Amino acid sequence: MTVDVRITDSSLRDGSHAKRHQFTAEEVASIVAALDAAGVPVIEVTHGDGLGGSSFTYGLSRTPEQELISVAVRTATRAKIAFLMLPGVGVIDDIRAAAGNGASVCRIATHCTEADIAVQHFGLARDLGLETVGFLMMAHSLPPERLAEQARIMADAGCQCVYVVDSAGALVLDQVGDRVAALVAELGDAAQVGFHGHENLGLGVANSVLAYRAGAKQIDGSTRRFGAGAGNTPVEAFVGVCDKLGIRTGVDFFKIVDAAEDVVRPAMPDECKLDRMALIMGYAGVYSSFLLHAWSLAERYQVSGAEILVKAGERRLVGGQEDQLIGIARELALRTP
Ligand SMILES: CC[C@H](O)CC(=O)C(=O)O
Ligand SMILES: [Mn+2]
Repeated sequence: MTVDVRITDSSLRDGSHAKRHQFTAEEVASIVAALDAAGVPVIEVTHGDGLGGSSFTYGLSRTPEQELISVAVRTATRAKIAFLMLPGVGVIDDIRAAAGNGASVCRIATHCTEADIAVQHFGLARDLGLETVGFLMMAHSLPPERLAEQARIMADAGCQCVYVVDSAGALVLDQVGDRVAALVAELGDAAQVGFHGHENLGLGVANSVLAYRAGAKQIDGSTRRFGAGAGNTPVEAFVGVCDKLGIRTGVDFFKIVDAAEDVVRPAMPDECKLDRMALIMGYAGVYSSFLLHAWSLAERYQVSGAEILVKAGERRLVGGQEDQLIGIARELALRTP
């Protein structure tokens, strides 16, 4: 079927943050089956922090992610299974293992100023016959033209679609459109452009529509917003909005609405909420996956989780610097009489 925009569902990867990486094989099988039946074309399955993310720092997985990838590949009848990896968290052999287990879309994520650390990973992925996607994370922290330079590095390395990744849910409307347009102008036919949104300021769907209008060909979301922070662009709402705007996604609205309610929600520990902590993350530009780390530290050190996040925003922490949240919590505790 011809589509105008290709949706990737990230519930089983970004949602892993919200579930503290506790997915079971049964949950993955039932969610993949429901999304696949609804016509979702790409489903991402990995530890929240990507291949190799299962660790004391990021959170230990309940089930090895390569096992979850295998289950997803065996379950899907039409959907492609994607995986994410952050160079340095995972290693190159993890990509080989995921490819060996049948995943077909390799997504490599770097902080938005560090695209060059992904060069060998795109090369290997293309050699293995995988489709390649690049993630420029924390995209709010670079202006459009500088983000486009980083996208060019990824495309030259063999990346077929570079994503503007709004990791903090901090981008607002035209700020998404401007960044996507800059990448489209820079990359031309060399690579597509995608957008990955978070709901921390409540703009996931609107931002995704503006990304599409600026030329994005791939959009991420998570069914029932099952993702870090306030979650991702809700796939079911985005599909409904696209139907009304005449944008073809190939996803059946009624089937994805049922999947959200009957299959995905039961696997979620809680709704992904647009509450104080999530709003502060969007406002202060904090990495969405810091949310549960900040919660735990606030409890352990008896300090305000909101203050931890504000300080993380001031220090412009990037993904991978989760341990610096501990330092912030300790400083706040020392200051508390
Ligand atoms: C740790 C990887 C991160 O969760 C990727 C992502 O989804 C984002 O930056 O939003
Ligand atoms: Mn995300």
